[in-house]
Amino acid sequence: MSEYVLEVDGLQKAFRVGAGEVVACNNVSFTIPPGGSMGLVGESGSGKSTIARMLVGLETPDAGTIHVRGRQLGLQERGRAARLRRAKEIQMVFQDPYGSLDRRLTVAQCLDQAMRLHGVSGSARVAALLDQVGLLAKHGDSKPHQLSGGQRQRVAIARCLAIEPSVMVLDEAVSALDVSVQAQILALLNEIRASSGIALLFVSHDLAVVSEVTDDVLVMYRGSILEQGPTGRVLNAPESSYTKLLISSMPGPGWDPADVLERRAAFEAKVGV
Ligand SMILES: Nc1ncnc2c1ncn2[C@@H]1O[C@H](COP(=O)(O)OP(=O)(O)OP(=O)(O)O)[C@@H](O)[C@H]1O
Repeated sequence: MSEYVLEVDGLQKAFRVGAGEVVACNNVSFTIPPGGSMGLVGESGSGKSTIARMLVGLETPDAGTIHVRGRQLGLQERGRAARLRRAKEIQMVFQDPYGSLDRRLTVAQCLDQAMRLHGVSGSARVAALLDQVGLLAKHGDSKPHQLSGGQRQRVAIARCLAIEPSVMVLDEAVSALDVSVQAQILALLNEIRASSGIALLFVSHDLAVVSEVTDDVLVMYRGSILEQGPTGRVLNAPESSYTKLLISSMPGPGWDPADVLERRAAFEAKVGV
């Protein structure tokens, strides 16, 4: 049995664009242990979402393997059964839970449906799931539009937990929330991974958020990993000049967009882009 919940090896994906191609993911490998959390950072277009989408089967890799708890996923398999098998192992939370929740269903119906679809028994678990994500029993009767953004994101997390996956992929899952709600959701995610052993892959452009919820981080640039290591080390003492640029580009006191653009242009001139 593998010591890792998730093992990604040599993942590769290019998209045809006109007559050329964009390499969105170039030989990406990483592992996450039980209860571990990996951050995936990098500027827009660096390939973060492509990796997340390949993990949940929304994109098919050109090459590479993904193992969950030692079992290899069939990356080329298509069809409903294959989709369900993969969803049982890896669940994804999106930035906009409103778009991913069925507006016609109450929260309780949504959780119940997820469990039935994946053959997880017990509609009695609905109350426990609501409690686990910090929602009240009465929220079970609400429809998505009757909830706040933070509450909807809790529902999306509860729906993942209902399926009892091994891995949760969170793609900019707290980016649309205000900072106090962000903090609550991040605390919830840390609680979940500690208590359940679920592995998290946390995709975000926000380095402060990543430092709250991950043990390790991958820094992506144009589809490749430029730096990886413990989050504290990478963010406090980055080795790659791109990571340094990314950190110094984060908005804060004295932030100057013109300066950011200038330093980015200097970086690209140096690496010959
Ligand atoms: N379906 C597609 N067809 C063509 N090109 C694509 C497709 N999906 C992604 N790309 C390209 O692949 C590269 C990586 O995109 P991706 O969305 O993975 O980046 P990202 O780091 O998640 O960006 P963002 O933070 O803006 O979401 C980009 O150059 C993008 O234009």
